[in-house]
Amino acid sequence: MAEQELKALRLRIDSLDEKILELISERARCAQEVARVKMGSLAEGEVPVFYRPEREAQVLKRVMDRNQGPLGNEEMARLFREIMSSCLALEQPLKVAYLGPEGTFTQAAAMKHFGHAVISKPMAAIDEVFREVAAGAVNFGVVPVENSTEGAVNHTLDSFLEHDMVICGEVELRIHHHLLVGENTKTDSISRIYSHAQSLAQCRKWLDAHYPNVERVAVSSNAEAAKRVKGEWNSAAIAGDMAAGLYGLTRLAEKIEDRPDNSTRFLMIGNQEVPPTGDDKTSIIVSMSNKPGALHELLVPFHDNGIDLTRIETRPSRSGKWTYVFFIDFVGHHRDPLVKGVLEKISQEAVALKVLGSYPKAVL
Ligand SMILES: C=C(O[C@@H]1C=C(C(=O)O)C=C[C@H]1O)C(=O)O
Repeated sequence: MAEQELKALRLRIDSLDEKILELISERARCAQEVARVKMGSLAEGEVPVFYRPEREAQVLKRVMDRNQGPLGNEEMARLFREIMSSCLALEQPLKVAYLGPEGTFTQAAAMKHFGHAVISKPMAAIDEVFREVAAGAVNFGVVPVENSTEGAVNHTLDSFLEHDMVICGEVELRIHHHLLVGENTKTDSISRIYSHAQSLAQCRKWLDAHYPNVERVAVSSNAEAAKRVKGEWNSAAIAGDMAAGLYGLTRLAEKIEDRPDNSTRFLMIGNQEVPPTGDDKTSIIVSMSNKPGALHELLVPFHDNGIDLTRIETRPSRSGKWTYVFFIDFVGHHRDPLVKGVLEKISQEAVALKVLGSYPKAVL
């Protein structure tokens, strides 16, 4: 009886899959048509822009709004994320540089934001990601900017002072760390634990409780740590799912981060300004002169106009001109009249003001 029922259900699934296949193909043909129209409407010397982050954010939001289950909104959006990624690759495959090596959380963030149909290029350092984008070797770069446990990623903030870059998107990733070993390691004789300094810090309490006397060695990335222990005896790495899978390591302990909500925010950097979607954020760098009340003066226009600040970070200046440098994120787009007014007000008081970009709030 159950056999009969299963057979009937599988026939139904086969027929639905055929319809889905046809619909996805029709969608892909539409994207090809979009590319043709974009190419046909170019002014002389104009470079076509195939990737439209504001449109993609709207597509994903629409899917989430209309979804009625049983799949969750995030799950459904993830599927559409991949469909769009493949459709865009038909127009033009995006080239994306990220903080590598392969298997880093930054690579996972790049895939979460752009989908898997991109040509991705691992870079050895954050600054190299910036340089690769500036040189035009890739369309976009992906870099970590802040972690909910450990705070700002200063290398990224400092790179914004040195390069003219446009932020065109953000993505947040829940960061789960695992304790990983290779096949040669005896679990009771671990003498060294490798990971990135940020990850060691994010798991400090767990390490103090479980491996108080084992040496902790900071390396350039979690993926690098995973790569090392693959061949080494009696050492372990702290890294995430991607690195564990990539290097075929065994999980001795899962989700060992001290805070269960441990998350990292990543930025997409490029050269392309993103039009408003109605649900955007803006990032700016401001330097104020070194006088009492400077920070207060900077914040008052936001307060007076009811603009929601989501983050403020201070960095030491790199030159005499940048006495104090504040990195500020707030809700809104720099083309919104209210935001425009606030920016004009601030620039009257500031030594320098640079809009790093306005971009859709993370959808996924
Ligand atoms: C189809 C377009 O091009 C790209 C592909 C999209 C898609 O598959 O939905 C959306 C935006 C662009 O990144 C478009 O601009 O509408």
